[in-house]
Amino acid sequence: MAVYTAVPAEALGAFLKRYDQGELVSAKGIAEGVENSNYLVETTRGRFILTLYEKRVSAADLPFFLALVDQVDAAGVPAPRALLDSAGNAIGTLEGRPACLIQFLPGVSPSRPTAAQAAAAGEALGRLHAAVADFTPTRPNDLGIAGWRPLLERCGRGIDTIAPGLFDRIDAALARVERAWPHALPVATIHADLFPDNVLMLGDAVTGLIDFYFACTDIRAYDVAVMHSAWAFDTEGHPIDGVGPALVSGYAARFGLLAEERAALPVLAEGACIRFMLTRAWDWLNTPADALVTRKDPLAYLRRLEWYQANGDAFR
Ligand SMILES: Nc1ncnc2c1ncn2[C@@H]1O[C@H](COP(=O)(O)OP(=O)(O)O)[C@@H](O)[C@H]1O
Ligand SMILES: N[C@@H](CCOP(=O)(O)O)C(=O)O
Repeated sequence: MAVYTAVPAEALGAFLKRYDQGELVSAKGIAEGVENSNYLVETTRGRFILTLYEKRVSAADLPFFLALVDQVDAAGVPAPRALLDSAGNAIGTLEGRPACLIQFLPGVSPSRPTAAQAAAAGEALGRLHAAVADFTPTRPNDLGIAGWRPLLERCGRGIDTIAPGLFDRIDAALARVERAWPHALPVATIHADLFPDNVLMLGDAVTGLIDFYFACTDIRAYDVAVMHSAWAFDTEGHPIDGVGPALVSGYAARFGLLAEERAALPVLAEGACIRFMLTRAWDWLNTPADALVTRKDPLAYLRRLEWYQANGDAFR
């Protein structure tokens, strides 16, 4: 459960009074997610998501994320907008944290995606990229390739408590990725975390893209690689039949994929594996004991990394 900040009913009731959205009926901490505190809130007017921004999300970046979601949703790709309070503000403060009241979107995240769902999700990423092609604000990717080595160093040799020799394995993989990184590929606004748990679906239809809090300006095809690394494998790290190719085809059919982007997908995917392994490892070693959160397994990404290293021709 991702609840780092407990919100007393009285404080939530007072917070809600700033919005014209009725009276508080119920509030429940949401089990999924690891970054922010999320509550499902019911009022006499409807159902909402309350998000309190924690750890990796800087309050200074919130206007970028909220403007991006507004543009994506306005373009017809369903994304949850933050509501404005009666003073016209989208960002408030609750229990000392920046907080937003957000539209609830229907749908559930696939736990083991099918090829048809992956195709629809890849197509949705293509629609997202089309929707933000003229989005002018920029945000550097602080969890991009330039940030991976400093993060590995911050984890330090303590990372070997997760698996013996892990530091050296990541170090070697990162050196290889740094040498081969395709810096010249087109750059755009990307989601950067479009895992299955950030895509809401009903059947094979995408009903919402959520969790834009790692969105940034970086290599566009890196978004495809992040998705591939998150969608195309089961929990043991074995590829799920047909899912990876369906995802890439869905994206390419909607947005297009340059030959040089496709050729770079293996190294971009290796980079994605390093990124998620490192942030998961950091969280594994540093999550507060009293946080209601299920830490994610860093080694799930070591297995994927090894798969990409051994199957560099998988995207041809
Ligand atoms: N706008 C929304 N509509 C419906 N459910 C949502 C919405 N936002 C978040 N959720 C639910 O809350 C969970 C955690 O949200 P998420 O944004 O992924 O958390 P985190 O910011 O910690 O990564 C999601 O997996 C989803 O179940
Ligand atoms: N998707 C990342 C970390 C963020 O997870 P989320 O569930 O909070 O979106 C991972 O799986 O490591």
